[in-house]
Amino acid sequence: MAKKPEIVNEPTISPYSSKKTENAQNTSKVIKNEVLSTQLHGLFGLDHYPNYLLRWNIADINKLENYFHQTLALISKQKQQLMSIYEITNEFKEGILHKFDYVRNFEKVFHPKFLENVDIDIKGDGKLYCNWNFNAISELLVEEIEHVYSFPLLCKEFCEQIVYHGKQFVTFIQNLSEKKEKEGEEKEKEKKQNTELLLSLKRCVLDWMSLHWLNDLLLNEIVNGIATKIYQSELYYNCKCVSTDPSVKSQIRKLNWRHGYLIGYRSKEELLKQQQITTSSDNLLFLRSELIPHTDDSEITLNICLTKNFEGGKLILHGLRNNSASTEDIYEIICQQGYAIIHPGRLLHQVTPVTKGERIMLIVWCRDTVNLRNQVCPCCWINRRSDTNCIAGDQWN
Ligand SMILES: O=C(O)CCC(=O)C(=O)O
Ligand SMILES: [Fe+2]
Repeated sequence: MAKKPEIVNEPTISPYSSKKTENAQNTSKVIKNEVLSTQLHGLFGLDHYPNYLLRWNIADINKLENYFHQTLALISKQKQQLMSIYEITNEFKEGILHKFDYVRNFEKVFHPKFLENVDIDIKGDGKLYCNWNFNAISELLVEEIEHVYSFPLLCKEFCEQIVYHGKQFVTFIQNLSEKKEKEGEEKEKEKKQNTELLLSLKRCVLDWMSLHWLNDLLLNEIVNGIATKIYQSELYYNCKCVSTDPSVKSQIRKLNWRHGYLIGYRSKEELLKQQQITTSSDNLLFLRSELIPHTDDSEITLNICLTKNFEGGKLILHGLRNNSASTEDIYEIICQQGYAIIHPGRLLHQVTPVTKGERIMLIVWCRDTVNLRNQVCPCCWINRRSDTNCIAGDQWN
């Protein structure tokens, strides 16, 4: 006898609600995936086919509309938070690098070995360009393991200036958060909430510290200079959904999105002491002693070590995700002040516990939202898949 189909009631929990019971969490995960997949399919269909939604039924269109309303509300909320963060951080004037004229003073930025090997041009447009010719790449870059290179980048004095600037920044934020909000003043309350949000992020974002210029310099002249020469295969990404059209492949790809920040480490013992004594106001730069294995939200990551004389805090590399042959391998890098490591974001990596001293790194995640992510279907990108089972087919059709 045929089995009666089970009737499953549709759960009604909002995917974005933060108040979920434990039992609701799994269900909510399923719904969240459904929200995402419905939105992706909706967007894709609307973009590709005329009158696409005429194929849907009204209930599903209502669902799609509702999901986008929720997402739009989330976008607006986070944009508002970011704007308030800028309002707060624009008042930060104590740092020393806001208006640094790096074009005229580039010798004070780069490592002497970098300057020996990379020609720097200041063109008629007043901008600085690094010439990554064959000699520069082969003389400067050391291949640590496949896909990972190290090289001297910033001089010692400049590293120290960035650290000083970062410490001034967190002190500024900390002082703000300690200021008592004036009773009943909505604006003050909001400012206080956003200062707390800033503190909870555990990262000092370069743009918020008025170091946009450094973020841009590192993306345009360092990461792109190197990536276009040595990461061609990484930028096409080994996914069956990437176009096989040779004219697409021959385009030179440039990464166009960057997220640069400082991340600081101290030993567990120091962190404990830090919690008890609140007088040292640069504490906020040091909120961790290690970092668990992860991959980055980036195509290519640049990681520059700004401090010296710390112990522990080795960068451990496990190999590329989706490459079963290499995930077991472990390679250790001892980070040196002024030296950068460049690696694909999908390389699994972690940081071992710092046991002594201060370890502060400048990290830049770089992405390509124009070329690569335009070629990879969202489901493959999000799931980092490289197999042939993509529901969108071999090509993102
Ligand atoms: O601190 C480091 O060396 C690595 C930091 C890192 O992997 C990250 O911020 O994504
Ligand atoms: Fe990372």
